[in-house]
Amino acid sequence: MADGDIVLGANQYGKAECRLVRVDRETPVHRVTDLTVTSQLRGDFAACHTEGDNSQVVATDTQKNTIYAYARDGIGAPEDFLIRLGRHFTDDFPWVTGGRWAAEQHAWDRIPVGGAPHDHAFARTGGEVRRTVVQLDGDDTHVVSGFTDCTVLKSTGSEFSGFPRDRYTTLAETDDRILATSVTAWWRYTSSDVDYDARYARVRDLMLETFASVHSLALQQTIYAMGQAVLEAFDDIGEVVLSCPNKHHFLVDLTPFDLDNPGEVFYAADRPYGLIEATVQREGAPTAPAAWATIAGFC
Ligand SMILES: O=c1[nH]c(=O)c2[nH]c(=O)[nH]c2[nH]1
Repeated sequence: MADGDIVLGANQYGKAECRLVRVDRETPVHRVTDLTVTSQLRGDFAACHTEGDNSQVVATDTQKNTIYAYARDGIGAPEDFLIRLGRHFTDDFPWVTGGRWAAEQHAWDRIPVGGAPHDHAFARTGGEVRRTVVQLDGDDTHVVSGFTDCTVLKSTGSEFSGFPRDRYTTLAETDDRILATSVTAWWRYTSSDVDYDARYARVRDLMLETFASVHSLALQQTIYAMGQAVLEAFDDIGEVVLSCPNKHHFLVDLTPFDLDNPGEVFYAADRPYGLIEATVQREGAPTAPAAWATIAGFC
């Protein structure tokens, strides 16, 4: 027998994954911004859920249209675009107290023609996606940015040894292995006075430089170093969260063919994979669980 009244709990709604491409064409050298944008509103929508009263429901179709209309004025950094969008909804509809706006940015590179990058022809490269999630809650603004599916590999400079051995341990210790992963990284800004485009590029590059230059004793050590480098470089980043599959590369035994294999031929396994995740943060600094609450898949 249930006790107590049934009431509406946390809710949000909006239009998911609006595909938006904007071409900046002020000069013959065009610029393409390719985003997938999700808008979700939070606030007082109880009457709609309990009574079907839509008088406060800003239609998801309207949210979609607003995304495209706002893009007419230019997009700029996705973080800035989402903050503008969010403020529009919270300023213009008094019962909208906040929300969540997310963007994925798909990169296009100019096609080189005759050795020069083309003005208006582009190729979609790599699987890496820049992402950002902006949440407004009353006067609070949370901006969490990052990237996913950035696949990196070191062909040496990685070892793994010293781990405990029990009756189930078969893994050999190694002082030279391939280290490969697909980096998912997110970081939380603690200031809103940020050049988000420039900062994104620097954080991403710093993470990859660290991956490349740290001699790895474990993927755990590598991802900690990546987060640490970012926090040391940028005061206005509060936390870094990394999720990295260990894409195992197993040395193939070529002895049945009377061949040696001095670290040259590998079987690239796709599963299972080690999954190494960590948050790197500043000791004693406030964390912001609400900023991370809607980013899936982290410890
Ligand atoms: O960098 C690694 N970390 C681990 O925790 C681990 N476990 C394992 O089997 N291989 C590896 N590699």
